[in-house]
Amino acid sequence: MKAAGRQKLDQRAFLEQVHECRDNGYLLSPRKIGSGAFSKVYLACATQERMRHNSKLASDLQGKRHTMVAIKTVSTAEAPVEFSRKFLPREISSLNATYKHLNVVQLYETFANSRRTYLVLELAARGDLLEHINTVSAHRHCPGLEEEEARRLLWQLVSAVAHCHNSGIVHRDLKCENILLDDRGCLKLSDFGFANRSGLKNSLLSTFCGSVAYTAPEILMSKKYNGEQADLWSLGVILYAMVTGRLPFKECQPHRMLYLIRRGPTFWPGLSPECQDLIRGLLQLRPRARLGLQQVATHHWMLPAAHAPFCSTLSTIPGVAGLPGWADGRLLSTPPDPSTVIRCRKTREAPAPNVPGQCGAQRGLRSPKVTPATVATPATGHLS
Ligand SMILES: Nc1ncnc2c1ncn2[C@@H]1O[C@H](COP(=O)(O)OP(=O)(O)OP(=O)(O)O)[C@@H](O)[C@H]1O
Repeated sequence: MKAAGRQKLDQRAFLEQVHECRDNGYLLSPRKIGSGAFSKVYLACATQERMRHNSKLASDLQGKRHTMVAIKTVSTAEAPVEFSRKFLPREISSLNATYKHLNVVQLYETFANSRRTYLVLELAARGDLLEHINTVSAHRHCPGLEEEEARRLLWQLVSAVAHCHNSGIVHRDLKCENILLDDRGCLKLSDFGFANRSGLKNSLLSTFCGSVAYTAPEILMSKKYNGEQADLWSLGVILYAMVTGRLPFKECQPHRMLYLIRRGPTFWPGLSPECQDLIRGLLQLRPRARLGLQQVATHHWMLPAAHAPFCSTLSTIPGVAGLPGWADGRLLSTPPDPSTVIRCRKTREAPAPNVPGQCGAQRGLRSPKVTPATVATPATGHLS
């Protein structure tokens, strides 16, 4: 189709979405803040009328002192049937199951018609963790975040993942691109498109989900896997990416990834031995040998985070509630320190740091999503 024709169709589709959102109490702005395989995410405002009728929305936005939300519009008419019937309902039910945690993006409500499904989400306005790592790296002229900041972010991520696991949900696509930051620098776990119920403890899954760079070796080997242990592997990759600005194992082909994984991660001088120890504890080839969330939260590299000025709860992890800095099962919260949390506004065009071997956005820290279809043939599909 000619570009002009496509543009006209897009404009018409957008206007339809504006009307559909308005009919449901939201003012859709033309500002697109993200897109996925079958979705577009727009900035929007909730009307006062809508807030009066939706208690989730009202209670949360009152605390935030704004009325902005992110609306994810999924074109169910264009998406494959399997996506609309299986993955989208799973994403919605996982978001409902994990409501409500400070570090998990909240789903306020959904509405749908025969062509589209709309997800009204908590807005995380500062982009994703990958952009943040690249921006800070460029700013520091040194790849990766300061360990102190990485520790604070990991603390929140562990809190989010613990909440998901305790709610019976495994994420299965943990990666820097799916970790968003809000306007206070607070971490929000998002994109539950591959999430699933973990079901019975120790029950095994078999679907290959996520991105090769973050995928646990047992999944790359097509073995049945424990979803919680697979999420722990991804946490190790994310921590490595935060503190080094690189991916620990970077290969597109699963069998070559496995070769690198068996050799283990390499570390550059300057990273504390405690941090290296934690990463190694998570990046264990044998799933059962990996540190559990409680062990991560109480690891000696993590302990200063219990005193860190940040808003997070880890109360659901046994043994953590007794840590210093806790009261009534909550980590004492004070506003984030703006000088250290996110120094730079989201800049999509931020240059990758100019360091040899560095994997910035342009150099490959961003990882393509891989599914069974894409493992065999690099392709476009997102379904597993
Ligand atoms: N709540 C939110 N606040 C701000 N931006 C968001 C929010 N949710 C999603 N986005 C942006 O939109 C992009 C796409 O959203 P999301 O990852 O949920 O869609 P997806 O269809 O699952 O994408 P993919 O196909 O990449 O998995 C995200 O990468 C992010 O940049």
